[in-house]
Amino acid sequence: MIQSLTIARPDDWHLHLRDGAMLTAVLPETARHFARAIIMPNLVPPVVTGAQAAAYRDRILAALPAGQTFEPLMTLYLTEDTDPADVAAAHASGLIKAVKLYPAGATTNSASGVGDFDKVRPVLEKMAEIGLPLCVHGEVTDADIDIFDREAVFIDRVLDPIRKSTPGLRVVMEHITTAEGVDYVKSNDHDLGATITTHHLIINRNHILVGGIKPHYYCLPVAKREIHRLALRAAATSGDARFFLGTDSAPHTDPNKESACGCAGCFTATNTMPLLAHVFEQDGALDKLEGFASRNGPTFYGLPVNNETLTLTKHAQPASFPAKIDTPDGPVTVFDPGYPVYWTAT
Ligand SMILES: NC(=O)N[C@@H](CC(=O)O)C(=O)O
Ligand SMILES: [Zn+2]
Ligand SMILES: [Zn+2]
Repeated sequence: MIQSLTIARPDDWHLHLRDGAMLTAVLPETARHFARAIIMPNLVPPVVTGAQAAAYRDRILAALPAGQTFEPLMTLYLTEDTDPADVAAAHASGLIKAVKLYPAGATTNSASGVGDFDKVRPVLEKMAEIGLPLCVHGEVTDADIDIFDREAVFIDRVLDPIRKSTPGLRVVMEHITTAEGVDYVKSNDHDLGATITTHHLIINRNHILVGGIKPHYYCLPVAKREIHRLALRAAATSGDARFFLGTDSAPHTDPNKESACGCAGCFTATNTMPLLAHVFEQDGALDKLEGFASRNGPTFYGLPVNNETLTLTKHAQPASFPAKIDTPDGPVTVFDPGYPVYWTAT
């Protein structure tokens, strides 16, 4: 039995750091284990221009505690008014590594997202030309589409048409939650990858709803049936380089989660790597963890794999993780898988 595993230092290809006091509180949780992360731009107001991304990057680096190293990989929030030239300049300077598409109204802070996809066609064509990836929150927002079907419908109605009409556009399907998402990625050899979160490998929709509603398991896209969780597990642990880790760690304070209208998002930055060691060990795939967390993402983004390492150690006794991270805005509950985890990461 493996008791210790050293892997190239992982990166998080989908992370919410927020801003201000929350940024300062949550950044060390990620920087402790991860070398780099793709930083989501859904601030209020959103990070739309290159200048805004540069300023946000400076705030992130200023919030980094002495002694920690971390490289934020910036993104721009795609709006119907986004200027292709600004996107191209931000990419050429090395500032941004992707552009993020939120369908308007799909998730937290997505009001400035895209409603009319024809309006962003010039940006998408420019991105295809310069090889800049589009990260996609893949859910339709139509009121008549059941929330559990919104990812699968998005693939058919929006994503596949966009990809067919924009040859060469490189796309990351963010936080996939369905077997349809897994199958769509597998059916495409070029220009398509997907991130998978830690929590979607652990919970299905029963965990949210059975025995009382669990607001800290509510995120978007919402966790689906068990067959979908199993499809995600199979994809993540398969070694297929098109699938890589994007935690979607998304802090909201407890009052905002434990509410009559609770916010979507699970905060997993603190214990993601120990949880993944547990998951991959359960599936007899510890040898695939480095690919999923540390190698496949850099390969997709054309970046080097980190030289530093992270060591995962299995203990005889369950590891203890903080239940909450204290922030000046209020406590943020750390994702609890609901079972003991024997792994730690250093
Ligand atoms: N995943 C979530 O449930 N929430 C994210 C937004 C997102 O990634 O869709 C957030 O910003 O809180
Ligand atoms: Zn999202
Ligand atoms: Zn997210």
